[in-house]
Amino acid sequence: MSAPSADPARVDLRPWLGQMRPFAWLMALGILLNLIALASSVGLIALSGWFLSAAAVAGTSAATAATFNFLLPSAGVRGFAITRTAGRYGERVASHEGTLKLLSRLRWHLYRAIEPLSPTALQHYGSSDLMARLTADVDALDNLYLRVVTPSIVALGIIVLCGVIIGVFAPPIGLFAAVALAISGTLGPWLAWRRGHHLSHRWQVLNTHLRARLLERLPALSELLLYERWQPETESLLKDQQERDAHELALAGVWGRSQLLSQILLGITITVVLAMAAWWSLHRNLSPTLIALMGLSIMGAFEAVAMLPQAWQNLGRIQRAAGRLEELTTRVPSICFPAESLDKPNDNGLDIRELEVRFDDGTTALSNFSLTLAPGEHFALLGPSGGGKTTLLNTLVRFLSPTHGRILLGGVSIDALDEPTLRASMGIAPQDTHLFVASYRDNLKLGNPEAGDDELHQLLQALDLSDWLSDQPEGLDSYPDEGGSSLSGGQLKRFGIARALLTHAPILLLDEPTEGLDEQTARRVLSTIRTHAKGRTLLMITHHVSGLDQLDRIGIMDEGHLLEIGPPQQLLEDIDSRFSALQQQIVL
Ligand SMILES: Nc1ncnc2c1ncn2[C@@H]1O[C@H](COP(=O)(O)OP(=O)(O)OP(=O)(O)O)[C@@H](O)[C@H]1O
Repeated sequence: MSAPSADPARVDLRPWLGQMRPFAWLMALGILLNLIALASSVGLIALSGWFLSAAAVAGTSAATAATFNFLLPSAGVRGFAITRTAGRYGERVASHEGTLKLLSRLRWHLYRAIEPLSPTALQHYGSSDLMARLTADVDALDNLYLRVVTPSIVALGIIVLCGVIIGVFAPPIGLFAAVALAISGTLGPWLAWRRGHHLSHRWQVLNTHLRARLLERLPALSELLLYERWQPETESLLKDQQERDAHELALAGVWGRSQLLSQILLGITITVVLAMAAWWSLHRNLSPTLIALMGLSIMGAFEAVAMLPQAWQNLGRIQRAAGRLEELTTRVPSICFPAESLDKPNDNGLDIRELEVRFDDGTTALSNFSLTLAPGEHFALLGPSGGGKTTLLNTLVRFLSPTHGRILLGGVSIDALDEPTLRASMGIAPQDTHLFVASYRDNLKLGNPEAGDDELHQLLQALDLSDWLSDQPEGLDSYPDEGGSSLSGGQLKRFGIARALLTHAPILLLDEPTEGLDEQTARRVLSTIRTHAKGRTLLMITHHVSGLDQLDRIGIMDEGHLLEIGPPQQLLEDIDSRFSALQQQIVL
């Protein structure tokens, strides 16, 4: 479920602007070059206007035509054309370089903030919501420089420049032109912002919701088809899409009207400036050839001013994205690791003392759970579904924090170990094995990059995976389908076990390693695990009873408690034990 997002009106964009600091020079260069390109544009159109008018006036008599200097203005026109093209090119290079650098910094900042949040804390968001934040929201923020900061500064610069160009010849007209341009560029967007920012906020909520729903449903396509739910789901998604599109249409209307208002104001500004210039030319000593220069300067400047509505429109989206990202980056990790281990474990024994784990919704998954595993002991934990076994593994690896009790590894509390030490201490095969988009070799070597091909082949053979491997077109260099969908459940499980066994971790935690395997394969896999776990402490969660007589001890848990513990033979000899009852059920 997605977390509530901050009100966009109250989002402080300054910290995000601060992310641009390392590339401030590049961004300033981009703005400067953009300013040069647009100033050249204004210069080009103004000078051309003046040149044509002046040439026409000069052509009215032979004397003026002979003395008129054609060369200097035409060189100026050519010069502006060159600086405009070069400025535009340089601006694109600098601003894109700056934008890409900013994008990578934003991603780095975000990953750094979410990395300490354990997978259980991130579950709160849901994968599709998290994906939307990491992609669409970061992209939106990335626009802050390119689509908001740059156009705003450049428009301001061009308005001032236009005022100065006109003001040099007639100061009051220059002042009027600058003020009128500023109003033309900002009044419409401001009104649209006031009317449209709630609409824009709602659009973003609907868009995110739609994306999340779509991303959630696509992987479940086969289930939806099999249960004939695809049609109703499609209709419901289409309804959501129509609602979002209706908001988009309304928004487009608001911004369209804002642009129309800006265009009308520009038309009025040009008309008034031309009228003022004509009056100035009649009553003061302003050359009539400058009238066209003034009108055309404003038209040239409007190229920059016309970017403002878009910039304001983007600002709303950016603020909302910033709010959603801020909510993620300011989340305090519930589990913190010390920068350095405060002590070193003496051995690979585990001592779990009076552990209690309670979830936010009040479910108590573990209660007063104590278990001591001697160094090198091989232990299996059995119990009905929902008994708390996986919660125990998640607490051991510190994905969850206990509400009470402690866990000692080799006599040292796991809270006192830094993250690399804790991770290197435990090799884990979780309930679901994830395969990355990488070769099978790289997937296997995740926990031990030093492992050689011979070792991989031997282990895969011992886990009954050599036939499967020989079917792969490029052996270990082959790539799995996304998430490992080209492997059967049992193959995927054994792949996860191989990955854990390849590590040199002194403790192995395996969650249901024989699930989905036939009796014979399960026994073989268990024997391989035992061989590779020699000297290591093994804690294995299982629902399979067969083969457990090879282990040192077993425990049975339910409702968060350890109900029974002992060596398998001893428990089997006790006909009243739960383990004997489980074994009986299998035999019968
Ligand atoms: N994130 C969570 N929020 C709330 N309750 C949870 C959460 N995860 C697990 N639980 C609850 O905690 C209890 C123990 O769950 P856990 O997954 O540890 O059981 P399990 O013994 O591993 O089950 P299984 O054998 O089916 O995997 C269950 O009642 C479960 O519903």
